[in-house]
Amino acid sequence: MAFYFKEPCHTFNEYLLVPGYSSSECTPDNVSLKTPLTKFRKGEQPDITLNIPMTSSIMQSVSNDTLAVALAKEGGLSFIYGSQSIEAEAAMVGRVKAYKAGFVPSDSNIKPDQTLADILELKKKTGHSTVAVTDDGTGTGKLLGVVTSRDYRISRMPVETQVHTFMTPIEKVISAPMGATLSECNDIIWEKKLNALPVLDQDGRLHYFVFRKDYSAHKENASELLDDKKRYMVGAGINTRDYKERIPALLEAGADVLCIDSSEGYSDWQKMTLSWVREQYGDSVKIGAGNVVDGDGFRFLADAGVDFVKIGIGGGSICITRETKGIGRGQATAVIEVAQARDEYYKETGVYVPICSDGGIVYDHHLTLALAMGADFVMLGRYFSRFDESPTNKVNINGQYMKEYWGEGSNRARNWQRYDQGGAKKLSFEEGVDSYVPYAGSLKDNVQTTLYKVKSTMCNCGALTIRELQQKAKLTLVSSTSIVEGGAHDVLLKDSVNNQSK
Ligand SMILES: NC(=O)C1=CN([C@@H]2O[C@H](COP(=O)(O)OP(=O)(O)OC[C@H]3O[C@@H](n4cnc5c(N)ncnc54)[C@H](O)[C@@H]3O)[C@@H](O)[C@H]2O)C=CC1
Ligand SMILES: O=c1[nH]c(=O)c2[nH+]cn([C@@H]3O[C@H](COP(=O)(O)O)[C@@H](O)[C@H]3O)c2[nH]1
Ligand SMILES: [K+]
Repeated sequence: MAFYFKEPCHTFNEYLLVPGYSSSECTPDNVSLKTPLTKFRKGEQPDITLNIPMTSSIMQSVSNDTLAVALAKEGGLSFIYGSQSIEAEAAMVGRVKAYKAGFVPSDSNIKPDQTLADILELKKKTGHSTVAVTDDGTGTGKLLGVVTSRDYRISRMPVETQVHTFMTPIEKVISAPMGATLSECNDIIWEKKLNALPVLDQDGRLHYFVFRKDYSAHKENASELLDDKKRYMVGAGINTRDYKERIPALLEAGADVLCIDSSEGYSDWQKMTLSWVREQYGDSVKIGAGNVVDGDGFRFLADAGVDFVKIGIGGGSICITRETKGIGRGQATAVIEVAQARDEYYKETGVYVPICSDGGIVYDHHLTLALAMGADFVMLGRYFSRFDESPTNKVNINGQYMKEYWGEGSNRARNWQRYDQGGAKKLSFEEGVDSYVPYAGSLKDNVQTTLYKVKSTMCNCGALTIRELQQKAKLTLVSSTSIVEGGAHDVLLKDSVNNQSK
């Protein structure tokens, strides 16, 4: 006979935290959100600790190098998406590791025999007014000159005018050599009253620009997630097929941690992949796996040598796995049960294997609930897809700005294999949708607001650390009528009244 779970499963929305005693020391400023990413033995420290409990989803529409840098600056970690060629993924990882705050690779570049019309076109495309003139028209070619809006007057010059006739030629361009520090570059910028300073190697090839306006934005952030060489940390998604080729390339590019990306982690494929990693690299390579939704799945992966376990099937905003395949479990119940299994495993073996709640975080307080239920950190897709730094297009729909967001199980995401080396796999049915999400501005502002809310709720529960929250939290299921009570009710919202009268 089939096994039946005794209780129905629940989602985050069905739970509330009941406040505990808060001492006067319990203020948001005193809260630490540091949390383990990788497994550790009792009494030891994990090799990787996150400064905030947030990671970004292994998805094309979420985690590229730009988002990874922005999130590492705040203390979290991105997992670069694996649904692209090995070379392309390794290149993204490489760009995060090579990133130097304040040193910007040039994205507006042109050849000297191109025209003013091309400059105007480029400016429209990139929105940037500093254009590098290089021998090959790329951002890494030999620098021949620079064009800014001070170099041309549209009203006085025919658009056919060639760039080399009006650019500031290299002889007159002030530059810095490779190896100059950000503060040295800023000194030159101030002394010579420049807006942009190109950084060149010995052969005169362009590597970066340093811009005057960026200076204040690049002051150090205390919670940045850095490796021992002060580079931003980054993770990378892998699959259970081409791992023998993909993993070496990702490690070579500098990936700090890997994660097997799949809807279902309780499988021989994942065990084989984990065993291969341990045989090849011992414990020096850090690797997470998933996804699971019960204690059995957790134990299977823990025994197979995983560094962390990811939880969640079908709860994501773009997921339709529960509808198409009928598998999954309410995310809150899944987290609670896996957390119990994690604690039992720790008691038995003395090894603490961190767990990640992946998908289904809709409101900021869901993050706090996930942590209170035992998650060590969370993974978010929709949340990050709304920001400037996500890789997708920002579009205007009926006067409102939106960003695109699509699932890894959607046709749109899986199409890459047709054009790449991933092997032509025909998609028999979709497990994800292609969607829009409301544009929400910069990652930094949003993450800081979210975490301030998390910290103040932790204070309500009398917890100054995530571990303390997990131990002290008092959680209650709510009835459907008390969910109604929790929203604004029995009042007419001014916004809706005003909109109706328009
Ligand atoms: N968290 C969630 O609820 C869900 C997530 N997704 C996302 O969609 C993407 C694709 O997920 P999946 O379809 O689960 O990918 P997957 O690659 O893990 O599995 C696809 C199929 O290939 C099989 N397979 C795996 N390794 C194999 C090997 N070495 N040889 C032969 N067969 C093998 C699996 O058993 C499965 O039937 C991922 O990014 C995943 O995160 C998709 C659905 C649900
Ligand atoms: O059923 C699915 N079909 C898909 O196409 C798909 N793509 C991503 N994911 C999973 O959803 C998580 C992101 O969820 P949120 O947008 O709710 O943060 C991600 O982190 C994944 O775990 C998918 N699940
Ligand atoms: K869903």
